[in-house]
Formats: sequence, C-alpha cells, structure tokens
Amino acid sequence: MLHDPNRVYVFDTTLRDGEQVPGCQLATPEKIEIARALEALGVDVIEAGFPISSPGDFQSVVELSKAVSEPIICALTRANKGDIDSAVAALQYAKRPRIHTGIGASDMHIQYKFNSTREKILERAVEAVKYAKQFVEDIEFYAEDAGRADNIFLAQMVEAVIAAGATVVNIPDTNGYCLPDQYGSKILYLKENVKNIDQAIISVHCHNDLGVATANSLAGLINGARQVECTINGIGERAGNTALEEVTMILKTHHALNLHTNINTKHFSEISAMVSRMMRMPVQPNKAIIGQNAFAHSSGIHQDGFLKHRENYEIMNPEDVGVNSSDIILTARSGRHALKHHLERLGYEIDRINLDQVYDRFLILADEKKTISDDDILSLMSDGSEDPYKNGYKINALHVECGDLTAPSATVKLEYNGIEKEAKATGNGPVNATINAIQSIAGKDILLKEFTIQAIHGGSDDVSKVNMRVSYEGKSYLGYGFSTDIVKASADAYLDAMNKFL
Ligand SMILES: CC(=O)SCCNC(=O)CCNC(=O)[C@H](O)C(C)(C)COP(=O)(O)OP(=O)(O)OC[C@H]1O[C@@H](n2cnc3c(N)ncnc32)[C@H](O)[C@@H]1OP(=O)(O)O
Ligand SMILES: CC(C)C(=O)C(=O)O
Ligand SMILES: [Mg+2]
Repeated sequence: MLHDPNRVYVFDTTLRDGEQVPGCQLATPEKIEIARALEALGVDVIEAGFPISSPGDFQSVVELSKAVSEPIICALTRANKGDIDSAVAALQYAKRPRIHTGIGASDMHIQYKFNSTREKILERAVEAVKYAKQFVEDIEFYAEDAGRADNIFLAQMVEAVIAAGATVVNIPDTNGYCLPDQYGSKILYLKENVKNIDQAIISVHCHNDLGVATANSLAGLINGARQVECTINGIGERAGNTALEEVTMILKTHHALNLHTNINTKHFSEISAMVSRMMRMPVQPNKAIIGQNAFAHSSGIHQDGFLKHRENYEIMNPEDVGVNSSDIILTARSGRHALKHHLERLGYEIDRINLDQVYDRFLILADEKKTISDDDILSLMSDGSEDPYKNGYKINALHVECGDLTAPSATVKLEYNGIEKEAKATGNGPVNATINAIQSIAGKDILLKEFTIQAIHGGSDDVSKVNMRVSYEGKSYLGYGFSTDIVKASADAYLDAMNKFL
C-alpha cells in the first residue's frame, strides 16, 4: 500500500465534478488536451467522467484511457450493476483503471433520496464494491454526503466496503456543510474506529458552499487522509470543489505539515488559463494562487515593502506557480517608491528627474483614472522631459488595404536611429499584415502572445486601446497603443513592446 506515509495523492476531478458545472461541458478532444496537461502537472488520478451518463461521456473515458499513461484513470458510477458495467467497458484501455462507486451515507439522503434504510443502503454499498471488484482491482468507494452523516454509521459503512474490497474510501462533504474542525474530527474518528482502515487510503472530497472547501481538505489531510480530490480553479457543482492549486500550495508552503505531493506547481498558471478558456469560466481576479491579482501589489505601503524585500508581502514565489513576476500596479494609493520603480523600468534616470514634481502630477492623473499605465507615465513625462524611446522604432507612415474584395496588405515606413525603412506585407487581416510588415523590417523573432482591443467609452467613433504582450528571447514585454484607428493603435502597441527590449 503506501510506501511514504507523508505522500498525499492528488485526485483531479476537473473533468467530472468540474465538468458538471453548467456551460463547462467539453468535447472529447478538449478533455484529452486537459488530461495531458494534468498528466504533465503530476496528478496521481484523473477522474475522466461518468460513463453511464451519456454516449459522449462514455467515449471520453475511452479516449482519455488511451491518451494518458501515467495517472490512474477513474470512472464514476452509482452503486448499481448497469453503471459499473458501463464504467468497466469505458475503462477497457486504461493502463491503470479505477472504478469510483458509492451511495448516500447521510440519513437525509437515505430517507429523502432513496426512501430506504441504513441497513439496505449498507447492503447496496457492499454489493456494488464486490461487483466492481470482479473487474477492476482498484476500487474507490464514496459515501455521499458523509459530511452530514452520523459518524458511527459512516464508520460501519467504511469498514464494510473496505472488507468488500475498496482500496480508497472517499468521505465527501458533498454539500460543503462541515467546519474544518468537524471535518478533521470525522476523518480522525474513522482512523481511530474503523478496524481495517489501514487497508485503504482515506480520500477527502470537499465542496465550497461555505467557502471552506480547501480548509476542510487540509483538516482531513492533517488528520490522516492521504488523497485529496480537487479541481483546477476550484470549479465544480454549485460553489465548486477544493482548488487543486490551493491545497497543493498550502502543503508546499507549510513545510511543518510534512506532507508532499507529486505536483509540479510551475504549471499552475498555464493549466488554470487552459481550463478557464476551454470551460468558459473566468477566474476571479482575487482567486488565491492563480488570480490575476494574486501577485499584484497596488497600495503604496505594500509596494514599498515589496520593493525593499519581496517576502515582506509575498509568502510564495510567483515563479513557483508559473507567473513570471509580481506586478506593481500604480494607483492613487501608490507612493513614490512604486512610481520610481516604474520610471526606472521605462528607462528614466531618476537622479535627472524631480520625483516629487512627477509624483504630484501622477497623483492628479491617478485620481482621475483607476490605474496608471505605462502610456500614462510616458505622457506625464513627455511634458518637457526626455523620451525614453527616442532611439527606438517610430512609425513614419502606415497604409493598409483590406475589405472583402482584396487580400489584406500593409505598407509601413519605420524610422530607427534616424534611418527610415519601408516594407509591405500581407496577412489574414489588416493588423496581421501590419505586424508582418513591422516584423520584416525589425528582423527579430518576436511572438505575439496576447492582443486585446478595447473601446474606452464605447461607440464606433471611440478611441480604442490596444494591449499587447509579446515574447522575445523567453521574456515578456507589454505594449500599449491608443488611436481612433485600431490598426494604428495596434502598430503603436507592438512597437511600444518592441522598444522595451531594444
Ligand atoms: C455528488 C455527485 O456529484 S454525484 C454525480 C452527479 N453527476 C451526475 O448526476 C451527472 C450524470 N448523471 C446522469 O447523467 C443521470 O443523472 C444518470 C444517467 C446517472 C441517471 O439518469 P436517470 O436514470 O434518468 O435518473 P435521475 O438522474 O433522474 O435520478 C437519479 C436516480 O439514481 C439514484 N441514485 C442516485 N445516486 C445513486 C447512487 N449513488 N447509487 C445508486 N443509485 C443512485 C436516484 O435515487 C435516482 O433513482 P430513482 O429513479 O430510483 O429515484
Ligand atoms: C460523487 C461524489 C464523490 C461527489 O462528487 C460528492 O459527493 O460531492
Ligand atoms: Mg462532488
């Protein structure tokens, strides 16, 4: 069984519990892409689906079983033969198959869902495990709504299913009801009162209805569970499940817990974005670990402390979760240290600038706007001061042709160090053609990673703001452009980013 008593197994259910979220249903090729990313992340188990639920979900479990080799592939069933037969068939190609079967354990479910009794439910639980065990060695049993179940009956059920062949016993807080100490005590109670508990791994599966899913999972692990069920970005039924990135970063950050997983946390940022994009579930900016603001500092005292010593305001290293660097966001709550940091980053020599004067002008602008961008700083500084990009690329002329009667093309004249060069290029649209023309003049291997166009107030006559992120020699650079002409704004944003690495 367990070789290392401090190893926590990570059971990912993004593709099953996560996929139960309205609007998050995925096609098989998308599920395969996520499953491969989960494999690279280092999860131990991938819950691939609920095969009886639909032909599409059945096929996804078949294809995932073929596509993934390292993690265990798990299929969910109810406690009945039909569901189990379907799971067995769907898992036929899995190198390491697991059947996850179970039934309600709380009196609420027994009475109002099954109109049954504890004795009969216990029998159905044992029968299901024995039946599944004939086909697959690795059987996980879930005692649904265990969070609200009577501990004495739950212990009886857990003991019976382990005796019937369950190798993992899942104690779900299906409705996110428990408080961390209640849930932790439940796991400890099972550890201490189930005679054969050493023959199985206890698994925690917590929902976030009261916002304590991760805390409950942690309490379960501290009290002896060694498998945690979780999803990327914490997606799942209702308020979601324990977030994989949260629970694993807690274990990584708190060495004193002496618990560890096989997760390569550097993949978090990438896989979180992938799941969010494919499932069309935006991640809230303040989401722990992978939210846009998780490593962004926006008030002066924090920014100053961070700049003096990162650990003053960060308990994790952003690189550990795949984020290149922390952000210092300039707002009217920022101080001189943060402004100086950005001025230096943009190429201004601070000892040649009167910081107090710039700061006064900065505050007036920051009170008017929510955040101050690089462009805002550049325009603040353009008041009689030096242009940090005076030696960079400038557009002298831009002409595009597009529309449905002509192939999009762009002619660009760029000036660099006083020398003008011209190029013409085609593309699949006017912006693409313009960027191709700029690229052919610059002759550098620049990758455009992000590109957004936003009307500032709305309306087709509005000024549009273009944000771009380009990658050059492994580093990211941001560029901004403003214009009523979206092609011009895009070209300016691209050059702005380029000029930062020149
Ligand atoms: C806590 C969880 O997340 S559990 C997983 C939840 N996920 C899903 O439900 C998604 C997949 N589900 C489905 O596609 C469908 O609900 C199916 C195919 C499973 C069943 O569909 P239907 O046969 O039409 O039944 P329906 O969903 O309406 O009702 C569920 C039935 O399963 C029974 N049931 C529920 N859980 C279990 C269980 N663990 N073991 C045995 N029976 C169960 C219910 O009592 C009900 O049976 P009844 O018809 O005798 O009252
Ligand atoms: C199917 C089980 C494990 C579940 O998702 C729950 O109880 O929340
Ligand atoms: Mg669940």
